[in-house]
Amino acid sequence: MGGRMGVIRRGSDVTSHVSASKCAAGPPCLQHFSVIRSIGRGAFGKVCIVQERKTKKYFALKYMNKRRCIEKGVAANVIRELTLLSKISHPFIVNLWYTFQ
Ligand SMILES: Nc1ncnc2c1ncn2[C@@H]1O[C@H](COP(=O)(O)OP(=O)(O)OP(=O)(O)O)[C@@H](O)[C@H]1O
Repeated sequence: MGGRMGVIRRGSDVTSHVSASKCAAGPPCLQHFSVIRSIGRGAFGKVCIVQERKTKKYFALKYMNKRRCIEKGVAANVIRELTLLSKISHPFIVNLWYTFQ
C-alpha cells in the first residue's frame, strides 16, 4: 500500500484476520487481510475491520497517509503512539498486534 501505513489492533469489540500466496510466510502486510468494512475515522487515519486470511481472526486496521502526517507535522506523534502501544498491555487499552507500511 504505497504511501500508507497500517496498524493492526485488536479491540474489545473487534476480535479476530490471508495469505496471498506470495507473502503468506513473510512479515505481516496488507495482502494478509481481507477488508470487511469501515468502522471509524480519526484525525489522521481511518479504521476498518479486517479478517486475517490464514487464521480467520478479525482485527481493527488503522491506516493513514504518511505524506499527510508529515505535512501536518504529526509524524513524530504517530511514531510515539506506536512505540507506546507496542509496550503496553492493558485490558482497557487496545492492543497493537502488527504494523507495516
Ligand atoms: N480496536 C478498535 N475497535 C473498534 N473500533 C475502533 C478500534 N480502533 C479504532 N476504532 C474506531 O475508529 C475511530 C478512530 O480511531 P483512531 O484511533 O483513528 O482515532 P482516535 O483515537 O479516535 O482519534 P485521533 O485521530 O485523534 O487519535 C475510533 O473513534 C473508534 O470509533
